[in-house]
Amino acid sequence: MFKAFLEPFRHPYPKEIIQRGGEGQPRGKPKAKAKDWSGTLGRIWRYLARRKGKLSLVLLMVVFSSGLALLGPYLLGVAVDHYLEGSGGRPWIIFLTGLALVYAGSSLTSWLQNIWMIEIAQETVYRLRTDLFAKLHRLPIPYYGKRQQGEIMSRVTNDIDNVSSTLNSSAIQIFSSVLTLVGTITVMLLLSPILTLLTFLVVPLMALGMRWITRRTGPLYKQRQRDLGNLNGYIEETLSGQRIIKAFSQEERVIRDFRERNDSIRRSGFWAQTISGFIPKLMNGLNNLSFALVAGIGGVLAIRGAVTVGVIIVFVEYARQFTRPLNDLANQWNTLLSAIAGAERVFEVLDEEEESRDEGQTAELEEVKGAVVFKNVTFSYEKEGAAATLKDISFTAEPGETVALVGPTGAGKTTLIQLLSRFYDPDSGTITLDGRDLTSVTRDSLRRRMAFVLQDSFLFQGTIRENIRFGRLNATDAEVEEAAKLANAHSFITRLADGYDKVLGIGGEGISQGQKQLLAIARALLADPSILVLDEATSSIDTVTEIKIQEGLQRLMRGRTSFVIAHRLNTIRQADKILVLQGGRLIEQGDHETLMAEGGFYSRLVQAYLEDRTRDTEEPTGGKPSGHF
Ligand SMILES: Nc1ncnc2c1ncn2[C@@H]1O[C@H](COP(=O)(O)OP(=O)(O)OP(=O)(O)O)[C@@H](O)[C@H]1O
Repeated sequence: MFKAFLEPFRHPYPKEIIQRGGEGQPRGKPKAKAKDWSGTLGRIWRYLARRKGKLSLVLLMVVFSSGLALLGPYLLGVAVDHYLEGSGGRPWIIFLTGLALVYAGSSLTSWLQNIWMIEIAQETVYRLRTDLFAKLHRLPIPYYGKRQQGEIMSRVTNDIDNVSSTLNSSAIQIFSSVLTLVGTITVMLLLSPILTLLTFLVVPLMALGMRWITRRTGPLYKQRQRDLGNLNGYIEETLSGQRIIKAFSQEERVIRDFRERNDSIRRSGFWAQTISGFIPKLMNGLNNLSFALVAGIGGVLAIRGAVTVGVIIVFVEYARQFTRPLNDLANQWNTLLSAIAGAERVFEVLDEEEESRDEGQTAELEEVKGAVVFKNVTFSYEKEGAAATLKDISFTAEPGETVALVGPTGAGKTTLIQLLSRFYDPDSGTITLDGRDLTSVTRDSLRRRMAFVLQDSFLFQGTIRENIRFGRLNATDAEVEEAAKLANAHSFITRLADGYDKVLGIGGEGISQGQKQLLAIARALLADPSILVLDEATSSIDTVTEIKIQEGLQRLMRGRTSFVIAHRLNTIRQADKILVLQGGRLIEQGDHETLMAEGGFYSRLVQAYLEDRTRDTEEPTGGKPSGHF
């Protein structure tokens, strides 16, 4: 029994969180700067203030309902005195009707303030969510490299929800509590300063208790939000990497890791809720104390004729009314803390530096021939201390040429493409397109002239037609089908039960890898780009589909400057220019024949590849996957 009682407390009290103020950084590191609460509240206010008119109405209703709540007990006291004195002038029905009207008015005004506030809150959260989503799409690629998607998701969902529920109820309750409190104190002072003083005796105790509690719960709530974000990140990552987890039989380890993270939330949640659970108990206890003081000492004063019985009744009611808003304030305080923590995390994202908005680079790329020139381009991902990822790269690609990028893993092939698409800008050197520096044209117009067919072509949840049309949103159905025909995708699509209207699942679930590639080619054909980026598939696809993909790609590449991260010797051999990268340097460039004749790194790579293939033919199970460079 005793053990069962202690069971919930076996989660150790997270002292370290309280000590470091919930910042979540390891001990020993300097404390992060104090979070700007007033700034955050100010920003929430700026969102709310867009509905100033409605908000004023709400505030008016709050004033009315708080005033009426004050009037009720006062009328009661007047009625008691009136009848005790036996003057009996006015019939009781007048008092009763008056009281009924006051309470009905109080209910009506608080109902109105509620529904209007919900409307304002929902609109505010709608704006906040829209701003956050739009912002997420304006952030540069490196932002996503450093964070888990689930953690970002948590900000759009959990944190915004927190702000939403607080705005819906707590915000107005806090305002109403403050108003009721000020009104009650004023009327109390006017009626009897002595009894007011008695009622006030409990306030310092309340303040001390509240301080003790919120000092502990504030950091815990913050930590909980952060833990929740981490947990969401972990869930997202492990669900999207399910195949790999299963393939490596890592289910148990993943579940164990999850349990640890989940436990951290349980711990902070348990202690935050348990400690804040003391608030109503504390308030109730102190409320009863003040009630007893007013009734006891007030009774003595009434016997001595210092106050009337009516005043004591008013005070007993007011003593309750006076602690109720304090109680509400205390209860709402925790919700408010949690909402501010949520809002801070949302504003953190909104304050992130965006992919620079092409200031002063208003030039739009219109017609593009496709001459690409890299001149002494150097770039590194990590700006401090690390060696450059690309070093002094110079080459020229004429319009319509096919350029194959070749080199060992980590050589910098993908990075070169990232610079060409301006996901990153070079640290030094220049990249020009048709003679114009890429940094002098807008990213949008550049990317509109480019299309990508990647190994793992990303398809959206939606119909096949919508997925192809993503290449050019105003394309007609006929144009979509024409592109599918050119990409060799039409025949497989028409064999599907719903044809072009087949709905694909998340990430294009429902069709094969090869078919996804064909759709990606159709999408790129529809976009009609001047510059094409292909990341050749390394995985083996059946020969028939493979031939179809190659044909589709040939049609797509015709007349466009194409950069191919190539894995097949055939593709490389046909390229107009081969760029051989090693350790971030462009060590050789030229066509296949020239490079073979030079007898350098490339020729050794081809040699090794051919030997590998011969061995593979002799021992079909060993070595590299055949057919790949
Ligand atoms: N976002 C990043 N932040 C920091 N370093 C990165 C990032 N992306 C890549 N790198 C590093 O830059 C180097 C070049 O990577 P890159 O992806 O360009 O190579 P690659 O030639 O395309 O390799 P692979 O053939 O394996 O795709 C590698 O050392 C890699 O670790």
